[in-house]
Amino acid sequence: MPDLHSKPPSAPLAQSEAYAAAALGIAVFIACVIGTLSRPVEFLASFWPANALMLGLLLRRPSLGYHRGTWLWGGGAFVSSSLLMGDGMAAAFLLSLANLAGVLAGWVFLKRLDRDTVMLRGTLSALYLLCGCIVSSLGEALLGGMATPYLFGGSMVKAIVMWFTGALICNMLMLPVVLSAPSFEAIRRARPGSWLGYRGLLHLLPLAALVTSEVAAVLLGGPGSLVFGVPALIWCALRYSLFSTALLCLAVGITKLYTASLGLIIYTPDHMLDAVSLRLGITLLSLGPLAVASFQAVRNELLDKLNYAARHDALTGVLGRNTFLEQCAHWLQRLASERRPAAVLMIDLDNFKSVNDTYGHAAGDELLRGFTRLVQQQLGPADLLGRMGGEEFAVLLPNVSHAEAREVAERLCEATRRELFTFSDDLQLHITASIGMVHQNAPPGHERIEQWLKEADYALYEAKGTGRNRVVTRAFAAA
Ligand SMILES: Nc1nc2c(ncn2[C@@H]2O[C@H](COP(=O)(O)OP(=O)(O)OP(=O)(O)O)[C@@H](O)[C@H]2O)c(=O)[nH]1
Repeated sequence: MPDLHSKPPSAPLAQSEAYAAAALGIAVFIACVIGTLSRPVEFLASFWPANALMLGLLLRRPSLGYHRGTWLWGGGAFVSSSLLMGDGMAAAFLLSLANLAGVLAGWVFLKRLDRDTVMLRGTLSALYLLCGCIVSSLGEALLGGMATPYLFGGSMVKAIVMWFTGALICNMLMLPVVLSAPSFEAIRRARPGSWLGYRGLLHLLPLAALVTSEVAAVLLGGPGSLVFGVPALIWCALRYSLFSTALLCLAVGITKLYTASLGLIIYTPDHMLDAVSLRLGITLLSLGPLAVASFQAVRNELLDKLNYAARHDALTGVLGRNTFLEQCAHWLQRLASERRPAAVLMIDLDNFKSVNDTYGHAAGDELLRGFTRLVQQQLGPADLLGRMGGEEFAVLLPNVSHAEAREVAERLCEATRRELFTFSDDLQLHITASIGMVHQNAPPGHERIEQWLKEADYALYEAKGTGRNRVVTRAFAAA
């Protein structure tokens, strides 16, 4: 059993763990019912997603595995669904024990790996996943296989082999889906892309290729038909998300199991070796696309991070100079075409050098971060904030009148003056900022953002020269 002696969680945490354990139990119960309903049409068609679902949920939320309630809920779900579906007491108990043993074995093996690898965000994730599925399936097969002759008669070795391959294919097809499924938060934040037009059609091509290959596999049959879909699946892995690829692998695997059970391809369920071979074939077939998809996911994540780092200031997280200029240029063009007003502010902290000199560079950094947060709180969602270098920031306020822009600038100045910046070592200090502002009611659109900044810089220079801690506005002197 898992190590249940970890530090006890706090009360609200323990309650949320208890709810999560209950939710897991309900999900496993539903998966058990679905699994039982998929039982033989033919033996080969059976698909048991519950164990992989439970294992995946434990891996997604690592603390759950250390919660006693999780195993009670999971075990309860296995036993109750088994009884509900008409199994006897002994069968329900022994089969549930086998299921739990498989989940536990897979969990003990996979939880030791680093999180990225387990969550299919590592270059070797697919191989480790296969190893974890093998361990889990062995744990399940050894107990289940030993119980089978007692419950249903027949050879123990045959039962272990059939159980192992059945568990392996279910784990290998289901686990990636559970591990890569987007969280509720990610779904809420997702911006759906358009499926219309030429780009939408292009996006559908890998899926169309996959469907075509699978139809061809059913129509032509034969042993080679097992791999007809591989190129299309790899294409899907290159074009779609990891989750979509995992779903497609699951769909292809289930289709192949189902068509085999209907006898449309030559495997027959009466022959154990054919069934074992088919299951192993489908298991390994999904390995390639999953490896490609997780490699792609790692690459895309790295590219996103690189892209973010290139566009944002490392210290404060606001836009870097170049990106700010780029986005401002775009905005100003748009505002000019719509004959709408805009303002640019240049903000500079006063006597910032003395902060560095007196309290050290780290305190200066902390102050810059705190100041940035303060400015962000004062700005609206459409306003752009960028760090131009050192302790100098720029803001674009689109679609504001002169009075409104002046009000924002004054508010920033006031908020900075009032704020007591607090640092970790109980150091607190006040600071002020000077702001230069330039505004245009109807920007003509031909002037460059650099001109706006130059004008705002002149105003800032004047603010510094006339005592700091103030806003100076300046009329735009068109070139
Ligand atoms: N801690 C920290 N200091 C920085 C950073 N970038 C620039 N600086 C410092 O910011 C200071 C800017 O000094 P000055 O240009 O003299 O400006 P100031 O002291 O604010 O004086 P005024 O602008 O005239 O009010 C310099 O000491 C720089 O080393 C940074 O990222 N972190």
